[in-house]
Amino acid sequence: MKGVKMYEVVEVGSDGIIGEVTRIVGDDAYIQVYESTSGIKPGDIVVSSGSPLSVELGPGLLTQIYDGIQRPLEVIKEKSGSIFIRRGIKSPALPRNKKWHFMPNKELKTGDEVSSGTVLGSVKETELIEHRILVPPNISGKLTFLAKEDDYSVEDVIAKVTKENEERELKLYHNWPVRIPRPFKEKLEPTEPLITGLRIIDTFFPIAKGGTAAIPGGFGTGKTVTLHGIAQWSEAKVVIYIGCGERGNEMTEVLEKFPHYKDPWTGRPLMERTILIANTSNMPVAAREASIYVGVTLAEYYRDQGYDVLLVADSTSRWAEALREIGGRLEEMPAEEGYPSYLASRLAEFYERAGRVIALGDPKRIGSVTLGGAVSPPGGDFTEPVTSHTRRFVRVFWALDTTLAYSRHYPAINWLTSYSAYAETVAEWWKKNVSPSWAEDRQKALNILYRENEIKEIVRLVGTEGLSESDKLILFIANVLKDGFLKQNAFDPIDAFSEPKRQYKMLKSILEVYEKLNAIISSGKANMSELEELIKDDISSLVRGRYSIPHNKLEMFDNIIRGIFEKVKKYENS
Ligand SMILES: Nc1ncnc2c1ncn2[C@@H]1O[C@H](COP(=O)(O)OP(=O)(O)OP(=O)(O)O)[C@@H](O)[C@H]1O
Repeated sequence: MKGVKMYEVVEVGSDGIIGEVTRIVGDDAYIQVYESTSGIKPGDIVVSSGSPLSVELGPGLLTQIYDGIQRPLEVIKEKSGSIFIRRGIKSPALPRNKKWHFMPNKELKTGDEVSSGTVLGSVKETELIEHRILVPPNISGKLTFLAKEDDYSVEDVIAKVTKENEERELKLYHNWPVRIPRPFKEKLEPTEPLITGLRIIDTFFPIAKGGTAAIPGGFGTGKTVTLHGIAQWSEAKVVIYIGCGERGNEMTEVLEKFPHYKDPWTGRPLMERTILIANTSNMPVAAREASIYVGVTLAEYYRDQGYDVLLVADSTSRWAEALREIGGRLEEMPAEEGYPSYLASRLAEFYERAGRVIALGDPKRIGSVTLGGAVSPPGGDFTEPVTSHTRRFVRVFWALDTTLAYSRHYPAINWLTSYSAYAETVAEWWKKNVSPSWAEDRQKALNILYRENEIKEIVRLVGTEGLSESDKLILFIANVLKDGFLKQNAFDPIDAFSEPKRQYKMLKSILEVYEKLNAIISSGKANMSELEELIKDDISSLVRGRYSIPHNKLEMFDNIIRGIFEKVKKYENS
C-alpha cells in the first residue's frame, strides 16, 4: 500500500470492514480491523480513507451510547435489524436529521478576526448542557459569515472564515483524530476538588478537577459500584463512562441503569450529561484499544467548551490486554507478562490527557478533564505490570482491599495503602468553603486510623493485656470512624452521597467525642469500659447517622454530641 500512513483508517473487502494501519514495512501495511476478520481473503480490495481514526465533535454526543469507534449503538441496532452488529456497518456518530437551535455569539460580527476556540455561538444540547460551538483547532482568520439565530442540522454551514484568500466553511461539528490531544492555552494547577460524595474519597483521598486516579482491586471488590457512584454523584458537568472489555452482562447493567439515574444536582435524567462507550469483552479488541482514545477526545472537547468533565474507564486492564493481543498479532517482542514494551508509555499518554486548562479562544473558559480508571489485577496482586505502571502516572490511588470487601466494609478502599497527592492542593478550597480546620481534622482522623493499625499489630503479638486506656480509646474511635464515616452504602438513598458540609460535620462530631473522652481518661477519672457502657446508645446513633440523619438535618449530629457530653460531664466535674 504505497503512500499509506500509520494509524490511517482503511476499509477492507466487499463489506468495507473498518480497520487501522498499525505497522508499515516497505510497501506492506499491517491492518488491524475493528471487526471480525472472517471472510476476508487474499485479493480483497483495501481502500484508504486518507485520515487517522477520528471522532465527530458537535451537538448530539450527550445521551448517546457508542461502541469503541463512535458508532451509535441504537442506530446500528436498527440498521442491523437484530441484536447482532452486522460487519462493515456504518453510521455517522451525530444525528444528521436533527435540527439544533443555534444562537450566534452576540459579541461577534463579520470582519472580526477569529481563531481556534473562539465561541461562534451555542445550542442547547440538553436541558443540562449549553453546547458551545467553537472555531476548531488550527483554524483562524477573518469571519466572513455567521449564521443568524435559527434551527440548523450539524451539516449546515454556520460560519465562514477566510485566511489568505482561502475560505473555510464551519459547521456545528468537526472531526478530530483521537490519538492527538486537543490543544489548549495553558495548564492550571488542579486546586479544586471534584466532589464525588464518597466520604473516604473527598475527605481522605480527594481527587482534584483535572486530576488522575486509579482504582485497583481484585475480583468483586467494588470497582464497578464505586465508579458508578462517582459517575452518578460527582459534580462534573459532563461524564463519559467507558465500559472497556467488561463482561457483556456487566455492560448491560450499565446500559440499563444509567438511563434511570437522576442527576443529583438538578433532578434531570443523568444521561443528559453523560456519554456511554460500550466495548464488551466479546467485541473486537482493536475497537477496545481505540475506545479509550475516543472517550478522552470527547472529554477534551467538552473541556474546551469550559466544562468540568469526568471520564471513567472500567477497566484499563482489559484495555491493556487489548494492547497485548494486538502486539502479539504483530509479532512484537513481548515484555513483562506478555504486555508490549510500550505499555507504560501508552498508559502515560492516556493519563497525561487529564488536566485543568484555560481553553483556546475568547471568551475565556476554564475546563477540566479528570480521569479515573479501574484496574483489575489478576488475583488482586498490585505488583503486576498494569497496576504498577498505572501507579507511576496517577496522583490518586484508591486501593480496594479484598479483606475489607469480604467483611462487607464498602467502599472497600484501604485507608492504609491508598493515597492522594491532591490532599494539600485542595485544602485551601475546603478551608474557604467548609472549615478553616479541615486539613488539621483530616490529619487527626487519619492519625487515629494509622495508630489503630499499630496497636492492632501489638495486640496480635502480645494480646490485649498491656493496652493503655488511651490505646483502647484509639481502637474505640477508629471503629466509630470506620462504621460511622468510612463505610458508605451505595444503595442507601441517604448514605449514597454526602455533600462536603455533611462529611465535615460527621468527621468533626467523631473527633469531638474523641477529644472529650481523651481528656477524661488522661485525667484518670474514668476508664474506657465505664465510658463505653455509658455512651453506647449515643455512639450507635452517631454511627447510624450516616443513613438515618437526613441531609437537611445536620444539627441532629450536634444533638447526639451534646447528649454524650451531658452524660460524661460528671467525670469532668468530680
Ligand atoms: N459501596 C458499596 N455499597 C454497597 N455494596 C457494595 C459497594 N461496593 C461494592 N458493593 C458490593 O460488592 C459487589 C461487587 O462489586 P463490583 O461489581 O463493583 O465489583 P468489581 O470489583 O467491579 O468486580 P469485577 O472484578 O467482577 O469487575 C456488588 O454487587 C455489591 O453487592
